[in-house]
Amino acid sequence: MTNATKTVRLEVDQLQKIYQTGNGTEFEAVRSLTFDLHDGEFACLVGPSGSGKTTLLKCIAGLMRATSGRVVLDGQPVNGPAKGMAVVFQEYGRSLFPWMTVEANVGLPLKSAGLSKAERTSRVADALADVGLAEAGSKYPWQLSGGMQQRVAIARAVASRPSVLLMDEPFAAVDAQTRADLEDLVRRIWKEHNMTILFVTHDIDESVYLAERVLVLSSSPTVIQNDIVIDLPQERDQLLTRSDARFGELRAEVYERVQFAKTNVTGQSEPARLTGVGA
Ligand SMILES: Nc1ncnc2c1ncn2[C@@H]1O[C@H](COP(=O)(O)OP(=O)(O)OP(=O)(O)O)[C@@H](O)[C@H]1O
Repeated sequence: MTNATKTVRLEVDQLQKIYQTGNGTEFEAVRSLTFDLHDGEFACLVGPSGSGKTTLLKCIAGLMRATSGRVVLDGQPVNGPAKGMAVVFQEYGRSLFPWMTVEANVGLPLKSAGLSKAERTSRVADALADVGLAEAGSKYPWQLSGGMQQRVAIARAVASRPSVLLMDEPFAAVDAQTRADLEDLVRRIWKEHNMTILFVTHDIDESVYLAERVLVLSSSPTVIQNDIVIDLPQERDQLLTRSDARFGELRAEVYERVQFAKTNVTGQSEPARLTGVGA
């Protein structure tokens, strides 16, 4: 099925964010930013440091008010934290409650959503099994490694069965081996649950490995500079995919676009040698 025939899950329409800075001046972080996410898409957002990735994600999640423009989830405008969206942040240590067991942490949003105890118990067990932590429900977050804590945060997000899952550099704070395992875990969960995911990362290799589509942000004021299709086979493997010649080409393509974004003033057109793919 092509994107044209798939349901639009998330619409970001002409989004603008202007920060009021302390000395009475303004800073336009995001400008007229527009894109759609379709049902079942896995898209990564990359861009230079300070390009507005976190700002954009917070506005999409309804955690920060945009200055203008709109975010629409399943046809409904987002004006605050939306029921159909879950977010996984980088700082797992601060997103889990240390005084609650793993089960209680994963079940908390379900309790807030008013689900029955039986339904909560079943969803929590399924989500913990999904992330390979079926035996860890009665433990406390501080008894787990960093990678395990991030798996608990992923389980909590998956348990609420969100329409769109937002992830803000979720693996930036874990070691390389754990990171590779978590990347494969997220792709497996994405496929098994036919989820729609928007994943922010500063790591170009990670974006190409994970996504079906990479959105490259310009420098501030940020717009979508490029929309690149990742035409790698669906089955990904840390060794085989990363040594595939096409992976190398796509990584070079995204890298060049991000380099261009670092030096470019918004609105300037790209040099011809960069305009062959995506855009
Ligand atoms: N509260 C704020 N007030 C003023 N400016 C801000 C505020 N928060 C962020 N900014 C500015 O907005 C721009 C975008 O910041 P943001 O943190 O969204 O970028 P980012 O792409 O996530 O950065 P990084 O890659 O370093 O994590 C930056 O120039 C930043 O300095």
